[in-house]
Amino acid sequence: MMEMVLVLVMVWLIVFGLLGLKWVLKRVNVWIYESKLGEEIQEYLPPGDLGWPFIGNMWSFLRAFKTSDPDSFLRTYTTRYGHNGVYRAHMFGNPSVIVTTPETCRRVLTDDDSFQTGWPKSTMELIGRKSFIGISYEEHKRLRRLTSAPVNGPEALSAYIPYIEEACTTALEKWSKMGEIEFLSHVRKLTFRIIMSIFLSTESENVMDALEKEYTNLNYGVRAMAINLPGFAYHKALKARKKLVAAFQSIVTNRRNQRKENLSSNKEDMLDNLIDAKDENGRTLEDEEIIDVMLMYLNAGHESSGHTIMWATILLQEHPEILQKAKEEQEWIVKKKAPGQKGLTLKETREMEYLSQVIDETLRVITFSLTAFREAKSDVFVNGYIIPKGWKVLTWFRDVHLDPEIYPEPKKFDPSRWKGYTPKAGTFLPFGLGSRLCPGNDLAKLEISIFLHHFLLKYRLERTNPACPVMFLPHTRPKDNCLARITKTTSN
Ligand code: HEM
Repeated sequence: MMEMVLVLVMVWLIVFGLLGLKWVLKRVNVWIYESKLGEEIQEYLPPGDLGWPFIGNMWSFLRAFKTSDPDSFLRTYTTRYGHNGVYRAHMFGNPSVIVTTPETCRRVLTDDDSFQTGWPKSTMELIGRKSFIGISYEEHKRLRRLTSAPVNGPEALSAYIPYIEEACTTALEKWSKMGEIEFLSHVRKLTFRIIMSIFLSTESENVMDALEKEYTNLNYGVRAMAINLPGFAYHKALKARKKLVAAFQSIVTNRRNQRKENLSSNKEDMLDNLIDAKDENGRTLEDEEIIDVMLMYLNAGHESSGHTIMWATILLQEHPEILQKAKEEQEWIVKKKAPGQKGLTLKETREMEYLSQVIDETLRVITFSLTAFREAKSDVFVNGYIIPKGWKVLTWFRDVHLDPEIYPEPKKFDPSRWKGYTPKAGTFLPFGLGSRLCPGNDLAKLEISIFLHHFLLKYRLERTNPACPVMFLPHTRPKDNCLARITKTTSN
C-alpha cells in the first residue's frame, strides 16, 4: 500500500514538474522580448506566441514544411486567432510578426520610413554583409540604380535574347539525347549559365559547374536553423560561401589585371559596371563589395528562374489542353515571322499573351519566394496591432497567393484566370513590391518565355515518377528533382 502511494506521489511530482517546466520554458521568450516593451505596447501586440527558448516557433514551421501540407503552419494561427493577417511568432532566431494579407504585405513592403530590410543574421552571413540585404538605404538605392538597367532595361533584354535562345535550344537538344535526367538540376545549370554570361561574360563549363554546386549548398543553409556544427546544413552553407568568395575574388583580381593591361574584351558586362562605379565623391567599390553584390545577384538570378521553368514545364505537361493552347500560340509566333528572320525579338516575347498567363499562374501556384524579411525601424501600428521596434516582419506571400477569396480554387492551375484580369494591389507578389521589387523580374520572365517557346514547339517532358512527393524547403520542388526524359515531338 505504502509503495503504491509512493509511486502515485512520484508520478504526480513528475507530471507536475513537467507541466511547471513547460510553463517556465514557454515564458522565457516572453520575459526576454516582451516584458521590456512596456504595458501599452504589450497590450497591442498581435496575437500569437514566441514559442520555445532558442528555437521559437521554428520547430512547428519546419515540421509543417516537411509534410505535404506546409500551409498547416499558418492554419494553426488562423484557427486559433482568426483571420487578422498579423501574428506574432519567433522565427529564424528573432521575435517576429508574420503578415499574411495583401493589405498588410503591401503596407510593410512599401513603407520605407517604418521598415527596413531584415533578413536574419544567418542569411546575411551567407549572402554577404555588403550585398543588398546588408547595406544602408542610400547605398542600396545607388547600387540598384547602377545594376537595374543593365539587367532589366529593354535595351539590355533585347541584347540578351540571342544568347538566351542559343543556350535554351542547345540545352534542350542535348538533354533530349541524354535519356533520364534530373530536369531541375539541368535547368538550374542553364539559368546559371545565362546569369554568368550577363555578369561575367564567362562560359567555362568547369567553373560554372563548380560554382553552381556551391550555390546549391549555400541555399540549403538559407532556410535552415543557423547551427554552425558539422553535419548541419548551415555549416555546409558557410563553407560553400567561403569557396564562392574565393572563386569570385580570383575572377575580380583577374579582371582588374586584364583591364590594367588593356586585355579585357570589348564587351562590357556587369562586373565592368561594378568596377567602374563611382559615387558622388569619386569613391569606387572595394572588392569585398563587388563580390557580395555579384554573389547575391548570381544566386537570386538562377535559382528562382530555374525552379519556375521546371514548374511551368511540369504544369503544362500535366494539363494537355493548356499545353495545346500554349503551343498553338507559339506556332503562331513562328508563322508570322518576317521571311529570313531567325531569332525571337523582345516584341514577339511580349505578344505571347497566353504564355504570360501560364507563367503568372505558375508563379502564383508555386510562390518561389515564400516570404520577404523586413525589420520595424520604430514601433509601428499595422492593422490595429503594434510591431515593436527591432522586431522582424515576414510578408508571407504564399498565403496571399493561395487565398480562396482572391483566387477561387487556389490550388488549381488555371492560367485563364489571368485573362483580362489586373490583380489588385498587393494580391500578386511573386517579385515582391516597393523599393526592393525584384530587379530581375523582366529578365526572369524573358528567360522563362524563351525556354517555353522552344520547349513547346519541339519537345515533351516524361517524368519517371509523376506522383513523386514535393518538398517545400529551401524551395518547392519534387523530391527527385524532377527525374524525367526530354523527348522530341517532331523530327526536325
Ligand atoms: C522567377 C524568378 C524570380 C523570382 C520569383 C524572384 C523573386 C524575388 C523577390 C520576391 C524579391 C524581393 C525580396 C524582398 O523584398 O526582400 C527579389 C529580389 C531580388 N531579386 Fe529576384 N526573383 C526572380 C528572378 C531574379 C533574377 C533573374 C534576378 C537577377 C538578374 C534577380 C535578382 C534579385 C535581386 C538582386 C533582389 C534583391 C533586390 C533588393 O533587395 O533590392 N531575381 N526577387
